[in-house]
Order: sequence, then structure tokens, then C-alpha cells
Amino acid sequence: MNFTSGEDASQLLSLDRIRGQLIRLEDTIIFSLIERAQFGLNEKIYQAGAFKDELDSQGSWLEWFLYEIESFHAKARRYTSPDEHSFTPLEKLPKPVIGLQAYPTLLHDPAARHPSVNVNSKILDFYVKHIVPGITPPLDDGNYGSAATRDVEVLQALSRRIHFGMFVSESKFLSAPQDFIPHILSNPPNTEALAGLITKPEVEAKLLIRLRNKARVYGGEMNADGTVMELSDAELKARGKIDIEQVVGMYRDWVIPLTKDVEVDYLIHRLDGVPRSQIDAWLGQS
Ligand SMILES: C=C(O[C@@H]1C=C(C(=O)O)C=C[C@H]1O)C(=O)O
Repeated sequence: MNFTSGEDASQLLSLDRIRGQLIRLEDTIIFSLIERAQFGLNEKIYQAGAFKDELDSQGSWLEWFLYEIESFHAKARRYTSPDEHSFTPLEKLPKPVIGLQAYPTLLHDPAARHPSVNVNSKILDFYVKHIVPGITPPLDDGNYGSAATRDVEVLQALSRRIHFGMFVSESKFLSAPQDFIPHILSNPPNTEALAGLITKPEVEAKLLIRLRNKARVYGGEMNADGTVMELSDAELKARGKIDIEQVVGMYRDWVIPLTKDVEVDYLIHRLDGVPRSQIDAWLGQS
């Protein structure tokens, strides 16, 4: 998202605008999956220590790729942007080589920085265990660099999409703080009530329909004369470009639930460091 457009926080935190960003990220994620699906599973690149002599590391080829790519991006100040979260621990990455951009303060910092809100380790885990095996043929084609390059592109897009849950949460909180505060202040916080407040079944249902149609169109083929090739989902899957069910299942079973976890975890810490006077003022709005 362009945080330096000059728009104020209320415009940048509009729920419609944030949802527009999530819809836009669907395209990036689907096309990145299509690119990854061109190559074999190449299971070796996910195995810790499989390249320990070549890399002088006990980590996996993919973790090495993440570290090297994120190190370069960190120098370009990528991880100073509020919507970017590295898979490599930030303290292991180099500092930016250029000055920092002045971003508007959109999120409540103690919540945004809380360790529980960073779910990149869960994203990497579900992606390697459940997504890559579902979209690639079970073979080793030796394309370790190409496969890992596509993996990093998918992981970075998934991370942005899921951590956008913080902006969604901040937007919903500011729209009706009095609805959230009692559940945040209860001891322990009422996570079930918070989840109920942020969950919008109608939005999720529309998303899965839209995603299925996008995957079918983006994964489609053209005839020699340029007309659209009419293919069933099974024929599409057989062509190996993309398995529509895998794309829809990834959002249904992993992306949406993790986004909601981020929303709830952000809310749990939304009042950390907030003066009682501000909380009372918010409650007085009810
Ligand atoms: C992101 C939102 O919050 C929740 C998570 C959603 C998702 O991950 O797609 C969709 C609707 C909500 O259940 C939202 O309300 O737009």
C-alpha cells in the first residue's frame, strides 16, 4: 500500500480501501503460485541441512534464499514499511543504506510490534507442508534456484496479505472502540468474542467465489486464434498450470484463519500503553 500518498490516517485506514488491497493481493498470490507450479516439488530445498556443505548452514536451501534476498531488500529499507515483515529475524538483517521514509502512524505500535502478531513462521510451515506439495509434481527437476525464487515471491505476498489483518483490525477498532474494549480488558481477554466481532462471513464467502473465478481465468489457456480455450477444472488441473481447488483451499484453510488470528492478536494488545483517560473517552462514545 502507498503510505506516502499524502492521504491522512482516516483515508488510509478506510476498511474499503484496505479490502481493496487484499483483493489486489489475490492476483499477486495466484500468479506467483502459477509460476511456482512450473517446477517440480524439489523436496530437497526444504530439508534442513541438505546443503550444509555448500551453504555452511544447518538451515534449508529456502531459508538461505530468504536470508540472502531479505538481506538485500533490508538494505533498501523494505522492512521499515509497516506492511512488511521479514521471515529472517530482523536483528539478523543489515540496516538500510538510505534514510527512512516518513510513514503516517496508522497502527498502535505496542500491538503491531508484539511477537504474537508476527505469524511468518506459521506461514512458512503451512506453505512448505501443505501448499507446495499440492501445486507441484512430486519430482526433483534440479531447478532449485528457480523453485526457491518463486517460493520467496509467494511467501512475501502471503505475509503481506495475512499481516494486513493488523490494518483491518485497527480500522474496525477505531470504528467502534466501545464494542472491543470490554473483551480486551477482560481477564483473560475474551478472544472468542473478539473473533466474533472481526469475522464477516459474507466477505469471506464472496472472496472464495471471486478467488475460484480468478484462478480459473488466470490459469486458463488461449486457442491458436486467440479465443479462450474452454477447459473444465479437471482439464485445467491436468495441464499442471494451477489446481483451482488448491488455491481456494489455501485461502479457506490457511490464509483467512491466520489473518483473523492476526486481527485478534493485534486487538489483544491494542490497549497496551493506552492512558485510562483515552479508554474512558472511547467508552464514553457509547
Ligand atoms: C479481512 C477481514 O476480516 C476477516 C478476514 C477475512 C479474510 O481474511 O479474507 C475476511 C473477512 C473477515 O472475516 C475483513 O473484514 O475484510
